[in-house]
Amino acid sequence: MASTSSRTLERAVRRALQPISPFSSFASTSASAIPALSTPPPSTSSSARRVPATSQFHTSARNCSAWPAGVDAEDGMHATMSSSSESVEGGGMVGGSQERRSTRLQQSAPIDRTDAGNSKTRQQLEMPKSRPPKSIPHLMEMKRQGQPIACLTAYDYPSALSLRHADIDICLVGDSMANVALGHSSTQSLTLEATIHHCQAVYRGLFSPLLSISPNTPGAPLLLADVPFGTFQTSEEEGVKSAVRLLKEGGVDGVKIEGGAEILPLVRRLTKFGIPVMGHLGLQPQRVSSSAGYRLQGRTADEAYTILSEALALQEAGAFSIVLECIPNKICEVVSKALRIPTIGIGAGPKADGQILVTNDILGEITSPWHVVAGLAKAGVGEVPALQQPAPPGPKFVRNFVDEVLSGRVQPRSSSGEEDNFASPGPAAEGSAPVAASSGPTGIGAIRMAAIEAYVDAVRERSFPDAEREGYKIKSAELADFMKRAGPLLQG
Ligand SMILES: Nc1nc(=O)c2c([nH]1)NC[C@@H]1CN(c3ccc(C(=O)N[C@@H](CCC(=O)O)C(=O)O)cc3)CN21
Ligand SMILES: CC(C)C(=O)C(=O)O
Repeated sequence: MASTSSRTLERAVRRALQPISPFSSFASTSASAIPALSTPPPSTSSSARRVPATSQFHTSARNCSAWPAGVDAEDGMHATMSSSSESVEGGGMVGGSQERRSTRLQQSAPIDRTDAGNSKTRQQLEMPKSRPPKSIPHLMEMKRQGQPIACLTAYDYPSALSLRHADIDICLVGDSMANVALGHSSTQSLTLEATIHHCQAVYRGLFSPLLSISPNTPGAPLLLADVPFGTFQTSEEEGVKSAVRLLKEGGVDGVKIEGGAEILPLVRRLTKFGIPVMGHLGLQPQRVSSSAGYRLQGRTADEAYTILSEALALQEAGAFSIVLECIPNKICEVVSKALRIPTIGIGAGPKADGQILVTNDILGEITSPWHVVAGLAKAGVGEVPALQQPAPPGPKFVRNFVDEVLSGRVQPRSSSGEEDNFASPGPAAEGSAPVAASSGPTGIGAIRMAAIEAYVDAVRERSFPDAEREGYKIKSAELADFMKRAGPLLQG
């Protein structure tokens, strides 16, 4: 914990960040592989990224090796790229899937027309292939191979960049954004417009053209968004319209929808039209008003049976994955084994096929006024009457990965040399290269990147979550009753 003097804290930060060069994994081993930037990386330690063993399972349609020219202006890059018109059908956002991205590229931004007839374009000759984006078949294969799927939320550009850097598998523009980014007390307040607006910011981070500069940039995650409360309940048509807007205007690959039996017709309809749907069972924050607060779900045999049967029904309806929130470890384990599609757990124990947390939570961000009040009380600033009772603790399934990094409990992912990355870069000398490939973030940015990497690594090596401390139990009598009733469902 960071309850140390600022001097000790600074030393801890230095120690934790010393070996990290957040961009070192982007810098290729040979400077010539970075086409546009003139300054070679100072450290040429072979820090080639671990390629997930399943990376061959991407669908070729999503394997966009083309330089996504003109998608967005990015610093000095734009001039060297083409000037593309941003005209896109459906409201001005760039297309969603890699397929659409590359189609759009061909339509609107040929880099050099004189190459048009050549078998090898300038792109193919000079540009490195970027790593393939994560696809649904890729995630299915991860489940089959028992490789945990690492997921996080993002609501803005800097977090999206950090997630891409950490090689996250799924990036969710979750409606928890209502709480942690917009200050609402419930996710019910979130609008479709706000969700789209934030999806666009996240998209610009995940798919920034400059990221293609290195062949070592991790493949882009699957980008999903929650369909907000109130934008799919009134009719199937409205649900389809909302999902289509998230894809066309928000640029997402698919949608997540909270709910069980009542959403099956919508899930069937969307998946039939090729819109990927992730389900969400267990604790459903959009229903918080009718479920007496944020509480553990599936703690009785009855409740657990409903979760299992709804999970199977969602799979049958075409869902490609299901989030299981705040349910006992054992129930998550049974459901995960019963499904072909991957389960993504949050407060559901270590046996889910993947894990997700709210990024702000793993960074220890201030996400509640309680954090301010508690901070004042701790600092001994006058009377703080509200704190006669302690601030409500956060959910037990959250782990603060900034604490993990700063305490030295986890090791930074990449060691790249002796530079002290905590030192801020001095003012650029006149005439020096505008962007040095070596200048990674410092301060909060570096800590954020290190913490997100630590989370991804912990999920991949199964050191997160801890079954005991970060999971929930079910009474053995309820479990036995559940298993008896679940028997017939588990046969098929
Ligand atoms: N910052 C943040 N993180 C989240 O995970 C999150 C949000 N916001 N907003 C929307 C929902 C609400 N969530 C929550 C919030 C609190 C608990 C919680 O305090 N759970 C108790 C369980 C108590 C019980 O029933 O036994 C816990 O001790 O973990 C769980 C999920 C998850 N989602
Ligand atoms: C945490 C995930 C599962 C979520 O639903 C959200 O961010 O809203």
